[in-house]
Order: sequence, then C-alpha cells, then structure tokens
Amino acid sequence: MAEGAVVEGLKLEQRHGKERVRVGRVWRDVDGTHHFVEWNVSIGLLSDCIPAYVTGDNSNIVATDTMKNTVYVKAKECSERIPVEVFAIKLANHFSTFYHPVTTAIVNIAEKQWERVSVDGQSHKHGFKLGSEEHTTEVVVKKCGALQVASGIGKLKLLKTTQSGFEGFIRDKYTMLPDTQERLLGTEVTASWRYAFDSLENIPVQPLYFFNSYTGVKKVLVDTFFGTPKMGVYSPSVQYTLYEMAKAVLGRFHDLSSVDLKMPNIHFLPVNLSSKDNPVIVKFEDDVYLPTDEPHGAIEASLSRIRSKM
Ligand SMILES: O=c1[nH]c(=O)c2[nH]c(=O)[nH]c2[nH]1
Repeated sequence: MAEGAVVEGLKLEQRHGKERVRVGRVWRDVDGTHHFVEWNVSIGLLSDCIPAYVTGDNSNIVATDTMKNTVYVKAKECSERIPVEVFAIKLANHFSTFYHPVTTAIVNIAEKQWERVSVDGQSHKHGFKLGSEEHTTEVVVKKCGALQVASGIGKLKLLKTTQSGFEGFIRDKYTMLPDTQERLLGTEVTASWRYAFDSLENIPVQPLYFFNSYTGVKKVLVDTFFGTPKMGVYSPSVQYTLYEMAKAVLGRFHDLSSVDLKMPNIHFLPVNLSSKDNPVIVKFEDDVYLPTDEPHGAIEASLSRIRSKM
C-alpha cells in the first residue's frame, strides 16, 4: 500500500514510517498486582509528501522521530490495561487525524508473551516469564474513519509425532521422497485474521473482545492441528491440515471475515545409517530423527468469506 503520484512522466509511490519501536508498559493495581506488556511497534504513513522526494521540501513530513516519541506518549496515556489491538487503533487514529497531509496510517505491533509466574502454586504479583509465541496486530485507519483490524499469532511452534503422512503426489525422475503414512509433523504457525467491522464507530465495546478472540482463535487452531487427546487426527498433508484449521476458525468466529495461515513444513528426517558394504547398520523404527530447520516446505493460504452482492 502506497501513496502515488505522476511526477516528471513517471509514477512515484511512497510511504514512510518508523519500524521496531520497542516499548514496555506496566500497570499497577491498587492491591499491588502488576500487569506488563512488551510491544514492538511499526508505523507506516501514507501522506501527501511528494515534494519531499522531488524538490527537497519537507514541510509536509511527519518526522519518523516524532512517530517514535508518540508511541511512548500514547503508551503513557493508556492509564488502563488495553489489548494490543486497541493501542494500535489509538496510534493509527492519532496519525490519520492529527496530521493534515496523512491520508492513511498503518500500525503493526507484535506483543511478546510475558506470562505471570506461579511460585508455590500462587500467582506472583509482579513476576513474569517469557513464552515463545507473539500476539500480532495490523490496523489501517483512513482519514475518513474507515478501519481495518487484523489480529494474529506468530512463532507458534507445533509438533506431533504420528498421525501424519504424505502420499500420492507427482512422481517423476526428480522424485526421491517415498510415500508415507507415518511421519513427524512440525510447523511454526503464523496466523492472522481480519475482523468484519470496518469503521471506528463499529468496534465492539466489550472490554475483553480482543483478548477473547486471540485466546479463542489460538485454541481452535491448536485443537484442530492436534485432534482429540487420545486419538489425534490424521493429516494427509500440511495443506489439508491448514485448510481444516482455517475452516474451523471461520466456522466458529462469525465476526471474522478472513484468516491467513502460513505453515512451513519443518522436516524431521528419519535417520538412515547405511553404507554400500553394510546396507543396514542399525534398523530404526520411526524412533530416531534428524531435526532440521532448512530447507523447509513453505505452505500458506488465505480463506475468506465471499460477500453476498445483495
Ligand atoms: O504435507 C506436505 N505437503 C507438501 O507439499 C510436501 N512436499 C513434500 O516434499 N513433503 C510434503 N508434505
């Protein structure tokens, strides 16, 4: 997405912003319980600042340094604990309304998973440990008040040790992979889902709306990947499992309009120790694997509701 203009017979598209502004925010309850978030904020502004590129006139430029400062000021102004989506909406709304030349503000934030610790079975009032996943959001606000909000999950590593196979694919002179009905399935899910509301006035007012969506969607994705605790569910391919996961999310959450999933196939190779003279040194039985992270299969898809034209 970029703001464009024709200059000197050529098309110029541009945007500018500040990326990776890191901020931590503590909220303290009166009973001494603390809450903590860590956000990594990226801002992109579409604005009418073509003269900065063409003639060196910066008079319509919001300095990226100002954008960075604004992140800290707005974090300070949030006196109540808020979900990352609401912080992104506040920032994007600020940039698109406060600055005349700005037509659209795009804010991406990744929140780290600082979880409250338990000591001796009791929740700690001010102690946190870092989990591996990220809670992400992308918010786009236009000057007219039009709004797009997406939430997401990053770095969600999942693995199952059976109930996965891959067979029946194209076979030719370059193919070495055997058909299998028994393999490990490992991935690192990157998911994002778009909410159906499309203006600032229509944002749901329930205070826990975004927290609940995040935990709810994550649970549906994870449960669908693994299947029932005792039996699991058979995966004939990453593609099939990805589609089942996306379908389950849209089937369950009617306030979402689309879901995008990226699920690399992170290979765990069955170890095969053999030589010309000794074809089988040790016979492994789906029990010893070589973990790898490159190369990996790259599988991604997007599933959206088809809007009725009526
Ligand atoms: O689930 C899979 N999908 C593929 O497209 C693929 N390709 C491959 O080599 N292994 C797999 N596994």
